Amino acid sequence: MVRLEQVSVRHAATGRVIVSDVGFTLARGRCLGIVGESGSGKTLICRTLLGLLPPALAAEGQAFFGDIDMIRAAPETARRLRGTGIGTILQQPMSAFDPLYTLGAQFVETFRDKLGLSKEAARALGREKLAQMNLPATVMRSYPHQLSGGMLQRCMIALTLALKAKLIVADEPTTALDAQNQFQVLECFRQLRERLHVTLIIVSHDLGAVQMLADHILVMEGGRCVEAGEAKTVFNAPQHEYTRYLVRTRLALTRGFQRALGGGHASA
Ligand SMILES: Nc1ncnc2c1ncn2[C@@H]1O[C@H](COP(=O)(O)OP(=O)(O)OP(=O)(O)O)[C@@H](O)[C@H]1O
Repeated sequence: MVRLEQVSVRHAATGRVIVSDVGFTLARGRCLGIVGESGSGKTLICRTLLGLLPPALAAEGQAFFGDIDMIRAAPETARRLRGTGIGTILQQPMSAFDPLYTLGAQFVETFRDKLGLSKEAARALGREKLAQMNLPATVMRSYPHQLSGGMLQRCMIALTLALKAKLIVADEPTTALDAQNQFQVLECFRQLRERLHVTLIIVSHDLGAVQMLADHILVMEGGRCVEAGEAKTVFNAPQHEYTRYLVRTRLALTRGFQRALGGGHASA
């Protein structure tokens, strides 16, 4: 479903290479976790695939979603695919919705526009998708500020599902959330994968989140992919020093967390 080949991103004016020679393939229903330090190029890889690079940057190589190379796709084609084929979940759920309108009004408007549904059918679809995300129908009457960040993230996921996204690109979807909301959002992603076989790319610096979902891992450092492979292999036998560091820190964090909870045995 997704195939990136030798993708590089340059600063158009200076020619400076920011992301260098990244490639991966992702089959339908699988999940890729992209991890790495801040500024390592994780977001730019996603933006290349979404056809959404900032104007100052230019991509080379190939970034296929199905048979469409998003690097060369016409802006209208890329926009259409972002509306339906590819869903995006961003770090700040509040910014995804208009604070002046209820979630229901925004769902209905989007479904009428993108799916050509009547008002009633759009409402019914909204309620159905919210229920799939374990959210009550009353959310339709709520304004964004009345919901927690985790609930808003789940609303975003509900929206992308209703638009029949085949691929969901989630960039740090849990970073801005507290622990309980983080867990609920990750659980929703997990259920999506199991029940609906949605293909997922999750970007995170939280190895725990990635470990819960990903089949494959891509480790980025300084704009380069330093390690890639099956999640189990990367976690259990990391080859690159930077990946070892990430895994060690993750283990230390988990142990600290369990000690804080008064738990006995630590495991990652
Ligand atoms: N519009 C832009 N113009 C110039 N450089 C940019 C632009 N956008 C991003 N960059 C640079 O590209 C590099 C990679 O950025 P990117 O946002 O992909 O990192 P990231 O790994 O997603 O980081 P984070 O985890 O902090 O989101 C950074 O050094 C950043 O400064």
